Amino acid sequence: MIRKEEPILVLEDVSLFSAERTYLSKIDLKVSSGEFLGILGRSGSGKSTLLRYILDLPFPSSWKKTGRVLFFGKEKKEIPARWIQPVFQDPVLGFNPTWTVEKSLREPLRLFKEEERFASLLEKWNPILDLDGKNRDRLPASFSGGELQRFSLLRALLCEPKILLLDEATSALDPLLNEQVLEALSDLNRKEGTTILWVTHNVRSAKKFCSRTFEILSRADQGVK
Ligand SMILES: Nc1ncnc2c1ncn2[C@@H]1O[C@H](COP(=O)(O)OP(=O)(O)OP(=O)(O)O)[C@@H](O)[C@H]1O
Repeated sequence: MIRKEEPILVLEDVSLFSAERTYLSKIDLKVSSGEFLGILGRSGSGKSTLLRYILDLPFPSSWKKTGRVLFFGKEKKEIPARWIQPVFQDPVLGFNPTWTVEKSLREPLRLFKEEERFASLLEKWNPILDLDGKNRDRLPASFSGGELQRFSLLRALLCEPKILLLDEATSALDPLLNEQVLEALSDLNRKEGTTILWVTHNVRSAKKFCSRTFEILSRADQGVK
């Protein structure tokens, strides 16, 4: 049973290291449901690595992991996949190159047996993320990085996740669209309580949109502001 009063995400003493170096060192973090948490830190400090650790994605086999990650007090594999939606910086990797963009966007809903909701869910997000009807039958390679980033966000949002994990997921958008998307995500966070973890370099935007920031200061030290 999922206990709603549990923090949505807890990291306990998370470390990741190889024989040569440490990538994450003793990270403790508790995220309550409904937070918009900015994850900050200098380039190479381990922000994307932390997100990959949280998502239980593979690392080189010689690396060692210690600590644990809990969603609602449980391991990730015990939580419905659609509740936890990542969006990565490089959207090309997330699209099957032989599928039209529409097929890729429909696929999660097909797996959840909710494909009939595609149009209504799309209507909610399309004014901002703009999957033009004429574009739907095109393959990913025919879109720009910014367009694919929008479609990656759109696909994650169509899943109605409880927690969105964004790794520089708006970085390829022009400044105006970037701001509009963040406003929309902020709205989603405030009105629907969707928890957001946002890896970003943009300290100014993090201060504007996030309810809290977590900074990876160095591999040996980290802190919450
Ligand atoms: N699979 C891997 N093999 C070797 N080194 C890796 C691997 N993944 C990450 N690293 C190293 O771990 C360090 C942290 O990388 P990470 O991408 O997490 O940093 P970041 O804070 O997200 O940086 P940026 O802000 O520049 O995107 C870097 O030095 C990177 O080279």
